[in-house]
Amino acid sequence: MTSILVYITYAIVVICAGTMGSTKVFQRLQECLLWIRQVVCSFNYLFNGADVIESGYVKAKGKPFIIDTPGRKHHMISIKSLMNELNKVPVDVFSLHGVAKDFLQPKDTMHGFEWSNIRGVEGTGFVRALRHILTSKLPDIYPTLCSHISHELRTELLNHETSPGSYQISLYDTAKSLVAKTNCLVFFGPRLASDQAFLAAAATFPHESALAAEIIRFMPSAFSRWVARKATKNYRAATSFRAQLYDEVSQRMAHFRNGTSKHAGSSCNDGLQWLVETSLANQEWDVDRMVGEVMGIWYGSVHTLSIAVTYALSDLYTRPEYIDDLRRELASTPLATLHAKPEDLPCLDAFLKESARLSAFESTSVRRQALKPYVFQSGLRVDTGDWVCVPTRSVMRDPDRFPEPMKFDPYRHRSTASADDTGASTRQRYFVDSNKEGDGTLIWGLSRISCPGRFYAALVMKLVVATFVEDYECELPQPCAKRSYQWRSSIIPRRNVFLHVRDRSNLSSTSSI
Ligand code: HEM
Repeated sequence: MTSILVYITYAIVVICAGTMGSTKVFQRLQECLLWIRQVVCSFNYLFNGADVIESGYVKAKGKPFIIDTPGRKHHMISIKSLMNELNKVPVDVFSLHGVAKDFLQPKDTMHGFEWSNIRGVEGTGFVRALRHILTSKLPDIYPTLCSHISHELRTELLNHETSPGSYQISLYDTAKSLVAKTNCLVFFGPRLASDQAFLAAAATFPHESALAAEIIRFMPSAFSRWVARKATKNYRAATSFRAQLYDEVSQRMAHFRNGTSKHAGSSCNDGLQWLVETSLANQEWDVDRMVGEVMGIWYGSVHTLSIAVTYALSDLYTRPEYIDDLRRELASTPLATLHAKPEDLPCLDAFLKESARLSAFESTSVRRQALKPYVFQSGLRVDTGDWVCVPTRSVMRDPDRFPEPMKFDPYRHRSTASADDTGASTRQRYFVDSNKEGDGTLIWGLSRISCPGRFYAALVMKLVVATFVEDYECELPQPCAKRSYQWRSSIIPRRNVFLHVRDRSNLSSTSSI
């Protein structure tokens, strides 16, 4: 509609200018209208980004296309050759950190913390440590994680009891709280996880920072910082979270350097401690740097995982036909007997993978900011400051890649009993599988930069969904109601999507909600 209006005005101006016979006026007006069109498109992107990208993808038929966003161009690429080239371009040309800095505005939201634009100089060691920790330590923490999630979910429900054994919860708020508490225990240990002031600051920090970063990106710089401060009460959550983290990290680093960390007791057997030990063994970081890196990871891990859990539960209760299969699987393989392996609970694994494919909450991934101009072999030119992105959500809904893409079918990821073309039997594509070549799903990114937290994220999602399925009977009162809204390229859950929950132990085998 807005584009049509712009084109009509454009036509009128062309006619008027033609009648006046003035080429200069005509050129000025033409430039002005092109600028207005760009501004209108950019604003349209803010509120309908996912739809704008989807329609661009469909029109482009595999070719690169441009999305105008406020302040910068996004070049969308989706064919394998371009994705593979993007993946191989040196890190001083395309930057993941440039994108992260734009999203998070760490200079303001994280007390002046600055990542280097060029990822991989020293940060890679930290990511490698994180990947190692969030994979190899999972079997050790699995029993704790299992009982913690069950206990915290119970507490959350009891806070929203409507009658004995019945509860009504906001899906998104519950997921946020559950994920923040779980991540807090795993990252910072039981002492800090039970400190209510720390937990409250840690849980609020990601949302507070996201709000402030949006204000800073969106409003004119003359007063954006002032508004961001007002909106976040002078970055109250970030300041408190950072101060407590700073003390904790200082102590742990000092213990590590003095060789006394092993005497600090069981409270130090957590993600922060493992990161301090593995990272400091390889590089000399000061406390500020360590705290900044941990805050950055905390932000990403809480935000993404809360949304993924919300959509997994909402997919489950809009498609209750899968619940019997999941219950059968859990009855034959109780959670307590598992060891946090990717192949655990294959039915649930396939369900989560399908949920992540069809309910992807980010329309783009593999986002890189150009630190200098670059021309792809195909001739695609990207200027400094522009972004290159893969329109992941559209790619994962493309009929050429996924037959009947809009059909929610977890079994498309399951192993087939028959042999494939080569005669070898095909194995299930697990939820945590990374994508090396640009085929299949792009849930965790692509090749060189695949999410290091995916084993942990997938495990938490399995445990949350399994706990709901095993212990509760649930109903989404309005399964067809709108469950999300768009902001830029994200699809964010609405807080007013509620789930009715009842204890299974209170229900007779024949009763229903
Ligand atoms: C369902 C939840 C999650 C999803 C869908 C997800 C997805 C992704 C994707 C797509 C990327 C690649 C970004 C790109 O190339 O542009 C990524 C990177 C990353 N993720 Fe996740 N993630 C999730 C949870 C987590 C968690 C829980 C953690 C930490 C505990 C984490 C830590 C990271 C880090 C540190 C990177 C950057 C890796 C690097 O620099 O090489 N993520 N994630």
